[in-house]
Amino acid sequence: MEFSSPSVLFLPGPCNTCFSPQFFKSSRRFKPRREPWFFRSSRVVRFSETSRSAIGGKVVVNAESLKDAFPKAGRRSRAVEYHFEKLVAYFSAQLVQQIYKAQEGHCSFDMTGNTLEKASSNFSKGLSRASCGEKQTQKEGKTFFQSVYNEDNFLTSTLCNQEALVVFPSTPSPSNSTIYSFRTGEVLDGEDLTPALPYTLNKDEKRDSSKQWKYIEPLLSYLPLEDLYKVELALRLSAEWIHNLVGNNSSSLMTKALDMIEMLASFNVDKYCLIASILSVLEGKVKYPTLARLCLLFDYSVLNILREYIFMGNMAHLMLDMPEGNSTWVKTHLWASITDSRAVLLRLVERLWSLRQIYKWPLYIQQSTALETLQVFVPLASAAGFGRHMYEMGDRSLRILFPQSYLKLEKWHLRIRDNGQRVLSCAQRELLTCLMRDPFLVRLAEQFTITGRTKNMVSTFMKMLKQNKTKEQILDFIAMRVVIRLRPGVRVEHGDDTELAVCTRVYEIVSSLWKEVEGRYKDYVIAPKPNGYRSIHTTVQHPSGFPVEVQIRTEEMHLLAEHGTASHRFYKGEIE
Ligand SMILES: Nc1nc2c(ncn2[C@@H]2O[C@H](COP(=O)(O)OP(=O)(O)O)[C@@H](OP(=O)(O)OP(=O)(O)O)[C@H]2O)c(=O)[nH]1
Repeated sequence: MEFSSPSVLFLPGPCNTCFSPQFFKSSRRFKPRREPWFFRSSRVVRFSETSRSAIGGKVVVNAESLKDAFPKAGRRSRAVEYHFEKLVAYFSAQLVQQIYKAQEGHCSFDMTGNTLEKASSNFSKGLSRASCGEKQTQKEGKTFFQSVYNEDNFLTSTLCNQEALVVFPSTPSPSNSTIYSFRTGEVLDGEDLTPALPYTLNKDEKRDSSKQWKYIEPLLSYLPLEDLYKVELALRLSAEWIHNLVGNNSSSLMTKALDMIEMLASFNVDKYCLIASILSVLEGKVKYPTLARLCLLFDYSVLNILREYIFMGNMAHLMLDMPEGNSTWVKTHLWASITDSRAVLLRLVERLWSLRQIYKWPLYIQQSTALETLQVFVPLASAAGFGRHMYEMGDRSLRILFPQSYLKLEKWHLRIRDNGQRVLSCAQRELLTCLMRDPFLVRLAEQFTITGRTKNMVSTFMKMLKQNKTKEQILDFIAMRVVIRLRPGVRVEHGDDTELAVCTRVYEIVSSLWKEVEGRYKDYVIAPKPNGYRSIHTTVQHPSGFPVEVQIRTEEMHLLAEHGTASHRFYKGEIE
C-alpha cells in the first residue's frame, strides 16, 4: 500500500482504553464553556475506537483528524485558525506525554494556562474510567482496518497519509513503547524509552525563554505565521522536555538550540529543520527511541532529518579510527546515503556551533573534534556549497591542531595579502589587453573572462599539509582563470580541435608575457582528468616577485568544472 505525505499519528491512550464520541459528549470533563473556542466548536471531537486485535488496540488521535473534525476552522479568520492549530498540536503532544506518567497527577500546560491544565488532568482521569468500555469496543473493532476504512471516513483519509506509528503497549510503561514504520511495518527501534516526565518551568525559566523567543522571532520572519507558531510551540515544549530529560544542564542546551535556530535562520530553512535543530540538542543525552518519539510529535520529516543528522555524526566518529586512504570512500558513501540536505546543513551548523564553544572543553576533545571536522565536515561543507561555513570550520580546526604554525601563517598572510591583490588586478588587466589584441583569438573568440583570487589561509594551510610543502612552495597564492567564449560556428582550418587551438594560443600569450615556472605546465585539455576536468594550467613568475597560477579553459570546459562531473565543489570536497 502506498502512503504519501507523512504526518504524525498520536496514540495517546494505553492499550485496552477506548473512547467513544458519546463518552466525550456525556462526560463534560473538558468543561467546554471554560475552554477557548476549540471546545466550543459545533461538532464533538471524533475519536476512533480500535481494539487489541488490531495494532495493539489503540485510540487514535490525530492532529490532522482533529482539524478535519472542525470544518469550520478553515473558514474562520486566519488568527483563529492559527490558534486552533496551536491548540491541537499542543494538546495532542501533551496527551502523548501522559502515557509516560501513571495516569494520574497533573500535567503542565505552560502555554494555555490553568484551564487547559485542568482539562488535561480531567482527561487523564477519564482515561482510566474509559477503559471499562473495552469489551464493547473489542467487538466493534475486531477488524481494525476494515472498520476504520468503512465507517470512519475522515480517519481513513488521514490514516492513509501516515508514515509512522507510535504504539504504546498494553501495560502503559515508559520503557516498552515501540515505533513502527507505517510503510514497511517494521519496528523502527526496539530500545527502551526513557520517560519524559512532565515538568513545569519555573518563573525565571519562563521569563528567560520568552525573552529569547522575542529575539529569535524577528529572525524567522520569512516563515508563514502558521509555521512560526509551530516552531515557537516546539521550542516551548522542548524547554520542558529538555529539562525533564537532562535536568540541570537544560539551560545550556536551550541556549544551544536558540543559537542553532539563529544560525539556521540565515539559510531560510523550513519549520521542520528548525524543529529538528531544537531536538538535536538531545543527541547523546537521551536514547534514540525517546528522541524519535519526540520528533514524531511534530512530523515524520523531523525524524528523518534527525536520523540522518545522527548518522552523519556517527560516521564522522568512525573515520577517526580509519586509515587515511579510506576517508574519501567514507565521505563519498556518506554523501550518497544522505537524502535530506537539511540534515547536512543541520550537522554543519551544529559542528560550527561546537567549534565556537570548543575552548571550554578538554584539550583531547578539542583535538579530536577538530580532526574530525577537517577530515569530514570541511569537505562536506564544500561539497554542499556552504563556503562560508567551510572556511570558518577549517580556520577554527587548524587553530586548535596547529596553533603555532597557523599563527605564523596568519601573520605572513596578513602581510602579503594586499600586495597580492594589487598584483592580481594588474596581471588581469595586462593579460586581457594582450588577448584582445591577438588577431587569431579575436577571429575565434567572442569574449574573455578573467577572474582571479588570492588563496585564503585555510586553503593554503591545507595544501601545505596535504602536499607537505612550505608556504614558499605554494605557487598558487595568486591565481587567474581565463574563460573563453568561442564565436558560434567559427572553426580553425584543417579540422583541428578549435577549443584546443584557442586554449593553446592563450597559453602561448601568457608564457610570452611572463616567465614560466618550470614543471608547472599541465594540459588537461589533451589529457582530461578521470572526472572529465579539462583546462590548461601553468604558473608564471610575475615581475613583482609573486608566482601566479593561470588556468585556461573554454566556457564549455568551465561549465563541467563548476557544475558537471568535475564540479569544483566535489573536487574540493574530496568526493568522488
Ligand atoms: N573543478 C575542478 N578543478 C580542478 C580539478 N583539478 C584541479 N583543479 C583546479 O586546478 C587547481 C590546481 O590543480 P593542479 O595544477 O592539478 O594541482 P597543483 O596546483 O596542486 O599542482 C586546483 O586548485 P586547488 O589549489 O586544488 O584549489 P583552489 O585553488 O581552486 O581552491 C583547482 O582549482 C578538478 O577535478 N575539478
